[in-house]
Amino acid sequence: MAPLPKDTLHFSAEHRSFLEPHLPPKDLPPANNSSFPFTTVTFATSLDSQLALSPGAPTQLSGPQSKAMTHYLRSRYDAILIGVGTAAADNPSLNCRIEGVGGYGGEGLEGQPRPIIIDPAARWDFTTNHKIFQLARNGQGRAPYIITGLATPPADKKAILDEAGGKFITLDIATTGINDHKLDWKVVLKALSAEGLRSVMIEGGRIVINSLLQPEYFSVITSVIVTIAPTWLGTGGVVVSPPRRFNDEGKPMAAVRLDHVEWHPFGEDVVLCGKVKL
Ligand SMILES: NC(=O)C1=CN([C@@H]2O[C@H](COP(=O)(O)OP(=O)(O)OC[C@H]3O[C@@H](n4cnc5c(N)ncnc54)[C@H](O)[C@@H]3O)[C@@H](O)[C@H]2O)C=CC1
Ligand SMILES: Nc1nc(O)c(N)c(N[C@@H]2O[C@H](COP(=O)(O)O)[C@@H](O)[C@H]2O)n1
Repeated sequence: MAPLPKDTLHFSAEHRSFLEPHLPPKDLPPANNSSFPFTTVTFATSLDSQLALSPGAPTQLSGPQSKAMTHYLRSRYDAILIGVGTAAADNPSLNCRIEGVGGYGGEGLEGQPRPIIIDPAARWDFTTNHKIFQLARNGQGRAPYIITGLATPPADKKAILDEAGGKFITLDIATTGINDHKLDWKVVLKALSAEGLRSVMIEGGRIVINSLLQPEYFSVITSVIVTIAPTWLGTGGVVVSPPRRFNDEGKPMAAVRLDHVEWHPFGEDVVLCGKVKL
């Protein structure tokens, strides 16, 4: 057997059972054009609800155990979704590095999620040297699907995607103005189902999560899994804080609350699992 890559991760069976009620069942039926995928919002946050020190500064929040947990999660989903802000800032791998998945001791690309990048105006300036394409070439990950609003995405980028086995998916989503974050998540999620993707973990960043944690999308979020790291990043970071809601009398109320909540310590971090309270 070929030696495992040096960055292979391990995650114990004992911890897997804690997560099971919050993960897609192993026998999920095939996706179809009218279904929504099993959708989990999952990210790592600081004690001051921040994802990173600044939008351009990749910030390691998860410790080794919760990082391994995130990679185990990646093995359990058909797709992993981020916004273009994260793709541009982090040059992420978006693969799964748990022992036993494809490229890490397993067959083919088994257990490798499909990366999905939300990029309405096709502004992600990638080349074949970006990690995600190197991993796809090495058989250690899948090439991305990029969701855009452009009917004709740039030909040079399309060629890179085609060669790697990825593609642009054009949807009827707003592309006007960098601050217009009105994309309809139900349209995006249905498009993933139409691609045969039965489950998706949504990792971030801030704009993705804050736009998704709004009442019109509560019914399509199946579970939430948040890693909380014991650190305050301080002012000026990338904050998760969905828009404030108001009750019938116009008084402020909580934006989102979770129920069916469970907590689990992983090393110095704690992982919170729950469902959005409808
Ligand atoms: N700690 C963690 O678990 C994670 C941290 N991050 C961090 O988050 C930061 C990036 O966050 P952001 O700058 O907020 O970028 P982002 O990843 O949320 O992408 C934002 C861009 O995606 C598109 N987009 C996303 N949602 C949209 C919507 N509802 N409607 C229309 N377009 C939409 C837009 O083009 C927007 O400019 C990075 O620093 C990254 O390291 C990202 C993921 C996970
Ligand atoms: N779970 C988690 N913990 C952190 O501390 C993080 N910074 C992130 N970030 C997310 O993971 C991506 C980078 O990891 P890979 O290169 O794909 O292994 C990054 O882009 C964020 O989506 N996550």
